[in-house]
Amino acid sequence: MKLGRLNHIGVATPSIADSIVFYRDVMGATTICEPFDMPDQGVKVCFVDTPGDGGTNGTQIELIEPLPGNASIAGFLERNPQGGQHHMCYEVPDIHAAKAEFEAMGKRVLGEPRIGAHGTPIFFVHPRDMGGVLTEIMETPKGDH
Ligand SMILES: CC[C@H](C(=O)O)C(=O)SCCNC(=O)CCNC(=O)[C@H](O)C(C)(C)COP(=O)(O)OP(=O)(O)OC[C@H]1O[C@@H](n2cnc3c(N)ncnc32)[C@H](O)[C@@H]1OP(=O)(O)O
Ligand SMILES: [Co+2]
Repeated sequence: MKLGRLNHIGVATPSIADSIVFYRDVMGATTICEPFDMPDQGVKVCFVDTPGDGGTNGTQIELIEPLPGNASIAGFLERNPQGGQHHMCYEVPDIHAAKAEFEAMGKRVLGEPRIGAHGTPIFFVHPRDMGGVLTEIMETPKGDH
């Protein structure tokens, strides 16, 4: 595996609206996208940009709030009612090659690649196989290579 760009840090929250106020007023975030629902993934999503070197090439905080009926984040929020750091997402050039590599290393890939919040294929690797970190792997958007 070749470590790729940290695309985002997933942060689960019981309320994206409250988290937006926090990232704007406490953290001074200036670029916060309009929240949007991803019903097939059972989440409401909102990206908060973080500046990188010279204000560009930063990463993002991906705020995720469970939509009614979502089990996975609801379970996390039962254990962590205030929310918290949920997953880390790294980019790869080829999602299928990456999936085969993780499986060859005996890591539990959770489900088949599906379209994530950036519109490219993603999959997750079980936290128990990743040092306790739920890890999302995302194919780099075309043109971003
Ligand atoms: C819209 C897509 C968007 C994007 O970026 O494109 C997203 O990122 S959506 C993010 C939400 N979707 C997912 O997280 C899908 C993958 N997650 C899962 O399949 C589950 O959350 C799973 C299997 C990781 C955990 O399932 P569950 O919450 O039901 O808890 P379990 O009791 O089964 O947990 C087993 C074990 O793992 C520990 N755990 C659970 N969640 C996390 C976490 N976020 N980070 C670290 N560890 C986690 C949990 O404590 C259990 O530990 P154990 O010691 O075995 O008790
Ligand atoms: Co994510």
